[in-house]
Amino acid sequence: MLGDKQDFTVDYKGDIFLAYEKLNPDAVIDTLPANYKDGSPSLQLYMKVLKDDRIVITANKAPLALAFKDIVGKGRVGFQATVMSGTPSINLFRVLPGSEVKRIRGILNGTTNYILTKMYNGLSFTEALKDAQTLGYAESDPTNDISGFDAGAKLTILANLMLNLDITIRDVKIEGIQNLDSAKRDNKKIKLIAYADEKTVQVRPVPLLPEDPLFSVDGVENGLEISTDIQTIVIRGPGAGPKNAAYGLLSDLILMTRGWY
Ligand SMILES: NC(=O)C1=CN([C@@H]2O[C@H](COP(=O)(O)OP(=O)(O)OC[C@H]3O[C@@H](n4cnc5c(N)ncnc54)[C@H](OP(=O)(O)O)[C@@H]3O)[C@@H](O)[C@H]2O)C=CC1
Ligand SMILES: N[C@@H](CCO)C(=O)O
Repeated sequence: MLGDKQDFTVDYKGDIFLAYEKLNPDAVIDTLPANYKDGSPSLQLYMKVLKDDRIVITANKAPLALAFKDIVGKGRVGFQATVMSGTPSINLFRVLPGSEVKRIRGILNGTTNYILTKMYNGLSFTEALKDAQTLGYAESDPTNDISGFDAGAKLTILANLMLNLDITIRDVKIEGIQNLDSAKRDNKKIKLIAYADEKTVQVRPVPLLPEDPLFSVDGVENGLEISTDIQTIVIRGPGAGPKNAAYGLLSDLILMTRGWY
């Protein structure tokens, strides 16, 4: 939390509401683990912070995947770090005014893409997951990555923002990579693909041909194809990692100080 009354000698005993009250910050930056049961304690804190007309910047997907419309549009909320970390996805959309997004399709989870790439190159699932955890890509509970839930949360955020759907993660059809014993099928690479249009919102493993723009998005990279009524844009870049997540948060903070939103 940022404010003029910072006192790092005080132990708030993990009580973020007490910390908010005592520090009296201008902005709250949330890096808590995702709680998909009810978004607590972050969701409740955002409501208070926004009611107080202060800033929320978050890397935590759960509150937005559970209650997007209750949070975004209710005040100043930066959430670039929730989707593709520091690679502009949310903030890219801010510079695409006047176009109508028809479809989004992407690789949105760094951990599973890292695992699938390693499996494609002959490493075992277990070894690859261990590496992804050591490198700081995986969630505190990596089941959220493997099951496709993390990608589903990111897709929920994108679908609400870019397609203007009114959905929560519970509306997303999700299949993860837990049942895959190979990441290869003939000349195709299996990737965990998140897809949304007006009617379909789903995450599932899909075999991609070499000519697909997402075929060569490997390792911790993420890729996103945004099809609008004007053009199709494809972006790619690191989707996870402490430095990239921190940059996503910092980019929101800088843009806010420049009055972008
Ligand atoms: N790592 C990445 O690549 C990215 C992560 N994110 C998101 O950022 C968030 C943080 O990720 P990451 O840093 O990897 O996660 P970690 O699990 O490494 O860190 C979470 C931190 O939150 C602390 N914490 C947990 N519960 C509480 C609580 N109730 N009150 C105060 N502090 C608490 C933990 O403290 P303690 O260790 O003492 O329990 C820990 O320091 C997650 O929501 C993740 O999805 C987003 C983009 C990329
Ligand atoms: N666990 C997430 C972190 C980035 O949101 C991932 O691997 O993509």
